[in-house]
Amino acid sequence: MLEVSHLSKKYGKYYANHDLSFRVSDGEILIMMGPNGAGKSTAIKSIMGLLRHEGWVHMDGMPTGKAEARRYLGYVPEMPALYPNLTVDEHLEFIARAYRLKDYKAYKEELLSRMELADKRKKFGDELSKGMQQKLSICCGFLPRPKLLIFDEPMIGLDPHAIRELKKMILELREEGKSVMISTHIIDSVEDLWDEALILKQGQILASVTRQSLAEQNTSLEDLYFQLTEGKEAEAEEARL
Ligand SMILES: Nc1ncnc2c1ncn2[C@@H]1O[C@H](COP(=O)(O)OP(=O)(O)OP(=O)(O)O)[C@@H](O)[C@H]1O
Repeated sequence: MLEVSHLSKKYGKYYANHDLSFRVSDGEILIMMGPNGAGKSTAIKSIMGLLRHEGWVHMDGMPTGKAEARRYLGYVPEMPALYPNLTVDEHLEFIARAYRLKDYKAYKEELLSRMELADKRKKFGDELSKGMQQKLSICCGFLPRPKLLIFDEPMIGLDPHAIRELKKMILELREEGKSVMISTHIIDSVEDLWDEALILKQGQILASVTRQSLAEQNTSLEDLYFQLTEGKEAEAEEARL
């Protein structure tokens, strides 16, 4: 389980994240939504232990900045960070060595095949199209089988086959009891995936809802999002912030 408690991150005097607290349980998919600049990527980077921040973030009780916890975490960033001089295959072998994976070859082949990269394995990082880079970045995130996998805008640039496959793969993670966190603007792309949703604006959590609580309120996530970020409630919230 991921536990985020009173997470704040300041750039100069500006709070990119202000007092965020939430959990992602085992076998749960949490989505994080919010307008541009709401603080989603900053929160993800803090959770991954990549930024200094206030508050604490624990994965199964361990601070996520510690090396022991990092091997439980996987991250598929918004911009794929690939090595131009490594091939597709070498990227995955590099991950396998870094995480000291055993018996990973069959899973590697499965991932390459599901992301339709098997015939691209000899291509170098800088020879891949944008979508292929994103697919490889996804394979790299899945390969170590992390307990928590975080995606920052994962569907952008993917073709319809890869979007469908990725959704299946995310649902499989949930079935295996893994935790998943997805940051996105495209509500449609995660509509059939999420268990819990956070709506962020100006670095703060405006709402935290479960699929069930939303169904009980008889509203959709999209309607709630616009109410909170653009409607009268948003104006009241602006005045409060
Ligand atoms: N390195 C940085 N230095 C200064 N300010 C930053 C830095 N990175 C982000 N910010 C600011 O922090 C705020 C939150 O940015 P962040 O990238 O987390 O938003 P986001 O919700 O991921 O946005 P988007 O949807 O556009 O990707 C923004 O106001 C941004 O300008």
